[in-house]
Amino acid sequence: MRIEKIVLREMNMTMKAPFTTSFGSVQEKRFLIVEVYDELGNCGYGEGEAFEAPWYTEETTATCWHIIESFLAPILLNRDIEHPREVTQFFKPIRRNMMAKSAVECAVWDAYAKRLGEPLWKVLGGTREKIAVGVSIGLQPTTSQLYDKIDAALEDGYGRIKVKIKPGNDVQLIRAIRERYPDMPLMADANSAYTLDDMDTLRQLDAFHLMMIEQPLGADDILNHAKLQKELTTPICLDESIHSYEDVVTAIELRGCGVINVKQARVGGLEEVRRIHDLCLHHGIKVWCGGMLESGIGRAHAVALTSLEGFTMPGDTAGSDHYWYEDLIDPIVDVEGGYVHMKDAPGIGYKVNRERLDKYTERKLEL
Ligand SMILES: O=C(O)CCC(=O)C1=CC=C[C@@H](O)[C@@H]1C(=O)O
Ligand SMILES: [Mg+2]
Repeated sequence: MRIEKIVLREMNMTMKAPFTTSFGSVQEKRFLIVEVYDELGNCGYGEGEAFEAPWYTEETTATCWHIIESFLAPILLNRDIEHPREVTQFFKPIRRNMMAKSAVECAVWDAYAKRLGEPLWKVLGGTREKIAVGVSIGLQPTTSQLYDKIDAALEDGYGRIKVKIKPGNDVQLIRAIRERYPDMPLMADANSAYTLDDMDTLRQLDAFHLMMIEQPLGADDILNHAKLQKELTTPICLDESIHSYEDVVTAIELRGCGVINVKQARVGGLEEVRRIHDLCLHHGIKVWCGGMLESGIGRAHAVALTSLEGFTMPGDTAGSDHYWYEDLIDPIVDVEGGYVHMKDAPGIGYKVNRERLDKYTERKLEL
């Protein structure tokens, strides 16, 4: 397969409601879509999932555009590729910039699967056709608004609820949720808002049989997560700390977590997720698929990944209508009774609606 053209688009879409975490709020989502064309005219799509500001990882929409235009596209253009797994190796000389790499790598996988006439999930080695899905609920202005969101999610069939916590909005909040929903599969995500000085607070969270506590401490701090994990019975789940297979090796060696939230965008693409998935399976570490409030294109890649045998926990791959009035794909990623079903169509399995793609494109570059 020869990559003959790459198109880069900057998109701007507004979410139905703001999504608030310990580090900020997003409603207008500015992100990238990458189109990769092979010599037969197959087009693969990938999503640049970084946010506009560097508060989740160091990357932004603007840095991703720069890295793709100036460094990644030139590596791939007019290059013969046997298999998409090679892309990770081609990109090795470029340090980090995982979200930029992932956008392009995902597009190559989609084009490759379309070329084979196979659904991406099968090309990735997935086996499960029906996947349980959870939902992530941002911080709400009041607890009763949070209850409304939880009720709506449970009514839609979501099988696991993730809520956001931050200092001052933690133990009491989780206690209140637990009293109202005693048996609901529940987890809390702190997005790095705590330090070991908050040990007392974090210890108190152990009382609420949470499935896990996600990323309580600093993004660059696997060592202190290991110290914390020793003090807690609730498994720690790492999100922002994991950028690569090597980070997972470190976390496992240090016993820094019991669970990994993996996102293709954060680790540089689908091949790296697959390696991490295999490693976790080998070591008995649970792994599940997170989300980046992405459009249907990025979501479709995440959904394909969750068909791999180790993704047994519900991920953050909520349906398109949870966030968007309209999506870039047809049909939308649809969650029925808490499950998403794999599609049989080639590639990501969803058709990109070109009219809507153009409607939300604010900048376009053909390389
Ligand atoms: O995409 C989804 O549905 C889940 C979104 C979600 O929880 C997150 C997306 C991006 C950054 C964070 O705020 C958060 C996370 O930490 O997982
Ligand atoms: Mg998280």
